[in-house]
Amino acid sequence: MTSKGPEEEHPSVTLFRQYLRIRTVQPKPDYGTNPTLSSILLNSHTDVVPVFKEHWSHDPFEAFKDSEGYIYARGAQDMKCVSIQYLEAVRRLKVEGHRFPRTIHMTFVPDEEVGGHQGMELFVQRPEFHALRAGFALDEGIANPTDAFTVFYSERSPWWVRVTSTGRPGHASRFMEDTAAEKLHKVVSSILAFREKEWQRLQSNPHLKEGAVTSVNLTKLEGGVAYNVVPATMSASFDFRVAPDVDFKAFEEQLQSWCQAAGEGVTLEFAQKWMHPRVTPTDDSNPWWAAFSRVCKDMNLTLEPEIMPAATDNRYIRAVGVPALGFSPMNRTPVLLHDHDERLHEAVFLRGVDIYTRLLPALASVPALPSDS
Ligand SMILES: CSCC[C@H](NC=O)C(=O)O
Ligand SMILES: [Zn+2]
Ligand SMILES: [Zn+2]
Repeated sequence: MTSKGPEEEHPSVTLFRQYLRIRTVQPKPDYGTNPTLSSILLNSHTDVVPVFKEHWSHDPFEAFKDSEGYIYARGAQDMKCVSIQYLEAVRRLKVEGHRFPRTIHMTFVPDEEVGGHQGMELFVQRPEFHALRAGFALDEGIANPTDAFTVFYSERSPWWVRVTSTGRPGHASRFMEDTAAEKLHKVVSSILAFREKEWQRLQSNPHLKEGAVTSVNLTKLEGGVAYNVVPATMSASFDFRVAPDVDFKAFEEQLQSWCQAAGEGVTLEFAQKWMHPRVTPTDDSNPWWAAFSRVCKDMNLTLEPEIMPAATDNRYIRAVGVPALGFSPMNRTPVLLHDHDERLHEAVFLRGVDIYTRLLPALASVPALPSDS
């Protein structure tokens, strides 16, 4: 069987031959040009949140592109765009024959949208993760409707709290005292008053961004069996997002004291309680930041550094000591993650590939650091 000329070669065969040319020979496999240096980790999650199909203009899993160039799909912003941008940037750099001192790893992980407990939370504890020797990581950010790009250097900590109130049951025609409902109402009022205070603090200070204050929402109310039976138990569930500068011990004591102040038999339990907030420095003391921000400056990109209001896998990466930024290069894009009609313009997507194509060489060429040895 004769082989075809290179111009006719099947792309899979070309890819196979490129891979064979990389000298990954043990005991010193050539993963990067200087494997003694720590690596760059490009992380993305592969799962997406559910859809309410009836609220979408197009099938959310068809990736319909309209006449203007907007691509509609669940995951268009969060965060399948970024996964492909990483791959395309790395592909471009490989095709152009670039080599860098630091190895670039890409991880595509499951379960971020449900907390990463079966995904990144476990992975960072595995020997396979430590073998990557990550010195710096990139993970997801959020779109920015203006000309600027948001970059996240920390995250709020999710605390999911269920308050359970117990009290006297009885006939609902009577003026019962010490009921579960009235004590639960007191706790709900205390927590919603705190919410209002944080909201006002955010509103009144233009320098504060959403991630810098603590948010809370009442997300579930449970209890009761019949209109005319006063229940012995009722509960309320809250999704707190605690700002990284909060004194966690004092905050937990505050929650406990709101429960105690409501009366006897009011307790709280945590369904989720992240206790390891980390801040990746955004000044030139951090060489990774210096490289990242330098490229953005050279490309005339305006950066808005912020604290991520939600929780991403970056919290696990930072917690094991790897500095990390949350960055999804989407400017001039409405924030539609988890929303109906999530979409991304193809030009923004392609510009993102250009941005990573500039960022990765800079990050993978950061000179040896004390932490590398
Ligand atoms: C707190 S675990 C759930 C993680 C989820 N992450 C993305 O939306 C979030 O609600 O922030
Ligand atoms: Zn995401
Ligand atoms: Zn998400």
